[in-house]
Amino acid sequence: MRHSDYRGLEKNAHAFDEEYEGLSARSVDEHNYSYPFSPNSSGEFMTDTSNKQEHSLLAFVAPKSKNKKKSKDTSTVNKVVEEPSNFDDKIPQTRGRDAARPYSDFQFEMEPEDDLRKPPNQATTNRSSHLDTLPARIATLKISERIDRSVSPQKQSRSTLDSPSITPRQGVSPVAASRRTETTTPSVTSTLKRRPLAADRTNTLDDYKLRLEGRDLLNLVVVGHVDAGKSTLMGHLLVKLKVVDDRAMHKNKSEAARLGKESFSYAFVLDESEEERQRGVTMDIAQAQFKTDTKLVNVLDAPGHKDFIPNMINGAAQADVAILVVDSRRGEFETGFEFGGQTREHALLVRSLGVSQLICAVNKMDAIDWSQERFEEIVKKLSTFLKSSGYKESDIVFVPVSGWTGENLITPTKSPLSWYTKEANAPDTLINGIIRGKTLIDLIDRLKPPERPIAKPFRLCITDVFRATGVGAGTVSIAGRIDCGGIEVNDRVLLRPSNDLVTIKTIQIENANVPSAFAGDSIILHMQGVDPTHLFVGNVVCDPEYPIPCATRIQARIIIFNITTPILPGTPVVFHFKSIQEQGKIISLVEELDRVTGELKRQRPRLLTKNSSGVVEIALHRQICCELYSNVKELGRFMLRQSGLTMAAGIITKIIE
Ligand SMILES: Nc1nc2c(ncn2[C@@H]2O[C@H](COP(=O)(O)OP(=O)(O)OP(=O)(O)O)[C@@H](O)[C@H]2O)c(=O)[nH]1
Repeated sequence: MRHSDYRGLEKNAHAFDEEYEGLSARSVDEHNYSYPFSPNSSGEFMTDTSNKQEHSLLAFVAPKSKNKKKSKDTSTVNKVVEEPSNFDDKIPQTRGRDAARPYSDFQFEMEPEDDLRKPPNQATTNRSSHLDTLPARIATLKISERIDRSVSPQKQSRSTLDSPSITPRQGVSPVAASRRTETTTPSVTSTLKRRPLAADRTNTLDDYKLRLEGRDLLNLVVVGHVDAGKSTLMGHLLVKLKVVDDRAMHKNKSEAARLGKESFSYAFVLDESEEERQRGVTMDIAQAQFKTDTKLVNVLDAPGHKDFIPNMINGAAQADVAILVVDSRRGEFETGFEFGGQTREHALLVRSLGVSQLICAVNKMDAIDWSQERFEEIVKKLSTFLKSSGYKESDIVFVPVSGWTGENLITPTKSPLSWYTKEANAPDTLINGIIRGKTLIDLIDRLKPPERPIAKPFRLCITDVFRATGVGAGTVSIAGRIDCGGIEVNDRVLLRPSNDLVTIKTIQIENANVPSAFAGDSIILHMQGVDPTHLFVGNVVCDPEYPIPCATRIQARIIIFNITTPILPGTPVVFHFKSIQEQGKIISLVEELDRVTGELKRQRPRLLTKNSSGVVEIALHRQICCELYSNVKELGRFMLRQSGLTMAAGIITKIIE
């Protein structure tokens, strides 16, 4: 994307947040449409067409497989489509990158990877990442790689449930709630012993507060242009906070020296896979946890390279707050910011995904001699852009750091920084984007935690399905961040869309078993007796009394970015929702709206052009489990992309079918 492409994006993003609020579903006109994956009259997907598409996609994948990893994945896709007979064969032995991936992922790897710094080492891609091999204190979860979802649409059961809006239990009339569940999921609810929501169980809530030790939970994503120093910065911070011990760091240094990449030793704390280390590039989200005085922070290190934007979106979708890392060196900052780099794109994507607080880490200050002039130049350029992109001035703060030397991470820089040092007894005031004297950890500590919807019914969107070792034969494990509500060991949950009822045996956070977990927690659930072919990334584990709706057709309000080709009925899109990317199509344009006021401009417009806003209907190849944005924000927002570019951000206003 060129610099000019962002102009509209900035304006749109600005209006976006206001437009999110107070939306109401509008009535939808019925439109005839031709869509290859639409259900036939009996509600089944049309076998011929869908299979044709699936095969053509698989055929498309093969020639694109430039490296061993992709060709391996492709064969696994084919293998899974063939349905292995052995139950255990259906789940990968390892999690993360070695797991097979949905074919829809490959749609995003269309950009040639020639510009990556080094070709992959074909001999080293067969990584093993069993859970029990992870270091005790840092569970680095590679969460966007997943078990294959490429079963045919017929095999994913279509939703027979209606689309109840979820509200806290006290907000739902018991009669209405029971009528709804009885008529829609009799087999599920008739066997249930009703339990109060986790948040209404005093002991459960007490356990949760005890676990947080009085701290607030914060999910923090680290984004920025490739090579800005994100992994080095976070890796060094984890070392300084003693989350990573000296022995582990010594090992990283030796490994970096062996690969001739000494400068990446801190990045290796988070970039754990052989392929990432060989290339010196983060390819997937890595996760770690640390504590500040008042916060328990889940850090998600996102890849900066444009080829891995889908993975970056996956991480950003789980975040409450973000650190945007920029390289302060002359020419390097400009590459990331002005000449089509990912600094702007990442900042806008995280904003569109609901992140409003941003720390801008102006990195590699050691390489520019901690120049005040350069720092202020970057602050000026970036803050103008960020403010026009919908960030409030009071929610952006800049900090000069060096991820490599570790200065200003938890202790102030040794360099003479009179321009940044706080005068004695001076108050902590944000002036011109900086709070003098504050280190990176101070600024993380002062971030405001979001309000967590813990009193709503439980929902967790699965980001990974795997088989962990040491947790019992036949156990299937899933990972994800709880979107709303809470869960306790021995709770019964409903898997959607398969409608399987499962009892939760173990809940893990950071490799430790916990009795309960609530909205915002990134957890692993170990489940027994689950058919793994019913579990896919993007599926949702939810409260059986309040099943999440599943949809193949939604109505949404979208904000269109600076696209080159207008959106028309029939425009194909890639629907980025939580951790999944689904093939879809705009099937009708319902309304064009004023993008600032949200007022109706035109019914049934013929097209929607760049920088406009509208209500559209979107049909999806396969059903997704989602909520109206007005009910659960985290499960009601999405991005639309096409050919590697972000077209629009949207919120779900109506579930049509
Ligand atoms: N001089 C200097 N170099 C740094 C600093 N931080 C990172 N680097 C170097 O920049 C290079 C890239 O660092 P990474 O941490 O891998 O960058 P990244 O942003 O995580 O890269 P991707 O995740 O692949 O986008 C490495 O050679 C680091 O040693 C810094 O503060 N000062």
